[in-house]
Amino acid sequence: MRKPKSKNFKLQNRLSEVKEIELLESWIDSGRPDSGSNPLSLSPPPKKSPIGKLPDGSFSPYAGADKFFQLPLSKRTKDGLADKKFSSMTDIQRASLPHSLCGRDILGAAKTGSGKTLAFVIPVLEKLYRARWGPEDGIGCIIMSPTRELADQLFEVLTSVGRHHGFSAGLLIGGRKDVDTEKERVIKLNILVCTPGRLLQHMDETPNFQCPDLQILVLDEADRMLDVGFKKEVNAILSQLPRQKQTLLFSATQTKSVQHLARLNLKDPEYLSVHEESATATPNRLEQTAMIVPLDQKLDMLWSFIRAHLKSRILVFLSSCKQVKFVYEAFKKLRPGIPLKCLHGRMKQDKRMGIYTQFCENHSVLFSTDVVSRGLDFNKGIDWVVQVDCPEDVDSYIHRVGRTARYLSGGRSVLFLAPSETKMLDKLQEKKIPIRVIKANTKRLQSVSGSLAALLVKFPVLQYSAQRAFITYLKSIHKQRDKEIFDVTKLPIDEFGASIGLPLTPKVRFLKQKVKGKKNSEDLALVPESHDNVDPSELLRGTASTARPQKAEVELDESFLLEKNAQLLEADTQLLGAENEIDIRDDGPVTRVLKKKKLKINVHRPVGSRVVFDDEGNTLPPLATLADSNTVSDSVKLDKDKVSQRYAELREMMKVVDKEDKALDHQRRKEKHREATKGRPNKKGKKYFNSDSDNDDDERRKSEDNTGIRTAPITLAEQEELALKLLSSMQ
Ligand SMILES: Nc1ncnc2c1ncn2[C@@H]1O[C@H](COP(=O)(O)OP(=O)(O)OP(=O)(O)O)[C@@H](O)[C@H]1O
Repeated sequence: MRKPKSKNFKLQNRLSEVKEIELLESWIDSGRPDSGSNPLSLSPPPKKSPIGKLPDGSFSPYAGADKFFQLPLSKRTKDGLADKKFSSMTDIQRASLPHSLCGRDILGAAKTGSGKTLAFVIPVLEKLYRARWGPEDGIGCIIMSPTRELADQLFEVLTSVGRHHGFSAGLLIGGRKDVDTEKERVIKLNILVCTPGRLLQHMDETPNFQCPDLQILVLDEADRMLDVGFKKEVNAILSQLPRQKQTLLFSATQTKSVQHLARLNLKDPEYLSVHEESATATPNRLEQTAMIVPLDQKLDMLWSFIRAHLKSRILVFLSSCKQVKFVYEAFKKLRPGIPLKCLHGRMKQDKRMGIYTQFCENHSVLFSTDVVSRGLDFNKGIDWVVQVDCPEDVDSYIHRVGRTARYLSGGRSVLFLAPSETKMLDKLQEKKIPIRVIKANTKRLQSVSGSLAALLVKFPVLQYSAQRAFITYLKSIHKQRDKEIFDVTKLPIDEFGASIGLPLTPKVRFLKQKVKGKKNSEDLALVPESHDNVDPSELLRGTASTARPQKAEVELDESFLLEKNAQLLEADTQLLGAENEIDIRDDGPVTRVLKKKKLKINVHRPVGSRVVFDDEGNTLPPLATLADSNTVSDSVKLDKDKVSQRYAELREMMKVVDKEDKALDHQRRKEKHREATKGRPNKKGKKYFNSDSDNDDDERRKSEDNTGIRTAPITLAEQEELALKLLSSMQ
C-alpha cells in the first residue's frame, strides 16, 4: 500500500475528505425520518436512499446515488470495487453506507445474498484509511463471524476489495495448528477477521495482545453471535475492547433484543431493515417447496431425489454430525452416480476447507449440518437446498435456504416435513415465507432400506454409525424448544430404525418413559423401571418413586448401547480381521465408550450403592442382584454369544450372496462387452473390457477396491431379494 506523497498532498486530500463527509452527513440528516437520538429506539428504516436535499436548499452530490463511485470513497477502495466489477449498490449497501461512512453504529438487516458483506467491508477500509492507520497503530478493526468457513470468505472479500490499501489483515480461526506463529504476528495486524473462540484465545494467551485504539467492530450474523451459543466468548471479548468505537451489526435475521444490544454499548444506532416491507422474507428468485414425508421414508425420498438430480449441486441439511456421517458413508457405498461429500463441525479444519472448495467447483451433493447454513456464498451457486430434518426455527430455515438464489441468481429448495412437524408450515407462512406444499411422487420413490440393512450387516462400523445417528436424531428432537413442532413421542421410532437399516430398534429409554408418562403417569410410579436412587425397603413396599433426571437416562442408555457395540465390534474385528473397515483409533467406538462410561456416574445416587443393568439395558434393583448374583453377567454373556453367532451367520450368508452377485455381474459385463465388440478384436486379437471414465465411476472403482463390494449398482429387485433373505434369516 502506498502512502500519500507529500504533506501538502496529504492536507489537500484530508480537506476534501472532511468536506465530503460533511456533505454526506447533511445529506443523510435531510432524509432521516427521525433524527431524535434514542439509542435503542430502532426507528423505522428509510425505504430508499434519503433524498439529498440539504438544509440550505441545495442538493447533495450524493442525491439518488446508487453507484459506488458516487460515494465519497477513497480511490483505493473504488479501484478495489472496480477490479471486482462491483459498480451498482444493492439495497442494503445503498441504505447503510452513507450512515456507516459517517461513523454511525448500524444494525443492518437484509435478505440472504443481498450484499451485506460489502456493506461492512467498505466502511472498515474507509474508516482506517481516513484515520491514516499504519502498521505501528496496531489493531484497528475486528470482524467476527460464527463459523470458520464464513470468516475465511469474509477475509477473501476484504483482501480482494482492499487490495489497493496497505493494511495488514489476518484470519484467526480455530483448528489451525500454527498458533505460535500467529501469536508473533497478530499484534502487528491492522484488521482481524476471526471466530470468537480463536480471538479470545489470543486475548488470553498472546503477550501484548491489546486493542486500546480499536476503531470499528463488526459482527456478521449478529443475531447468532449475540445468542446464548456465543454469549460467554462474546461477553469476554467485549469486556476487553474500548467503549469508544463504531459498531456494525449485520444479519438476514437481525436481533432486536434490547438485552442483546445493550451489551454492545451502541450509540444512537441506525436500524436499517431494507426488506421489512417486502412481501417475502426470502429472496424473490428462490422457489420453495415442502413435502410431507413420513420419518421412515425420508432417506428413501432423499435417495430418490439425488438419483433424479445427478447434474446438480445439492446442499443437504441434516440435524447432527452423526447423521451426516452415517448418511454420507451409507449413500457413498450405494453409489448414487454423483460425487458425495460431507462437512460437519467435528472434521479437521484442513479437510473442512478442502471439501468446501471442492463442492464449490463441481456438481456434487454436500451433506452438512448447520455449520454451512449461514453467510456462505458458494461459487457458481447451488441448485438445490434440501432440508431432510426440519430446521429448529424459521430463522434457521431462512439462512439454510439462503445458500441458494444469491444476489441476482435463482435457486430452489425443498423441505421434508414429518407429519408431526406440519405446524412448521404455519410458522413459515406467518413470517412471510412463500412455500408451496407439493405431493411426493411415490411412483418414483426408490427404497434404500433393504440396501442399508445389507450394508449394516457387512460393515459393523456402519451399524455403529447408524445407531449413533438414530439416537442423536431422537435426542435432537427431544431437545428442541418448540414442542408444537418437535414431539418425539409422535415419531414412528421402530419404522425409523428399520428405514435406516437397523435390524433392531436401539433402546432409547427416555423415550419409553416419555411415552409411558404420556399414557399413564400413575402406572409409572407403581411399576418402577429404575431403582438406583431408591431406598430398597421402599422398593419392597412398592412405594418408591422413579423420578430421575431425564438427561441421565439418555446418557445411561447411550452408554449401554455403546458398550454393547464395542463388544460386538471387538468380536467382529477378531472374526473378520483386517479386511473390514474398522477404525477404532480416530473416531472409534472404544475410545468413545471409555469417555461415555464416565457419564454413568449418577450424582443423585446414594454413596456406596451400585447400579446394575439387565440385558435390556434397564437398571436392576440392588436387591435383585443380591438374590442371584449370576443372573446379570450370565444373561449379558448369553446375549453376547447369541449376537456374535447371529452376526457370524449373517456374514456367511452375505459372503454367499456377494459371490453370486459378483459372478452374475461378471457374466453380465462379459455379455455386454461381447456385444459391443462383436467382430472387433483388439491389437493382440484378444477382447478387453470397457472402462467408464466419469468421476463417479472413479469413485465407484475406488470404493470397490477398498470394500470388496460388487461393481454394479444394486438394483431395486436385488435390494428386495437381499432384504427378504436377511429378514427370513433373522426370524
Ligand atoms: N454491489 C454488488 N454488485 C454485484 N454483486 C454484489 C454486490 N454486492 C454483493 N454482491 C454479490 O452478491 C453475493 C452475495 O453477497 P453477500 O455474501 O455479501 O450476501 P449476504 O447478504 O451477506 O448474504 P447472507 O445473508 O447469506 O450472509 C456475493 O456473491 C457478492 O459478490
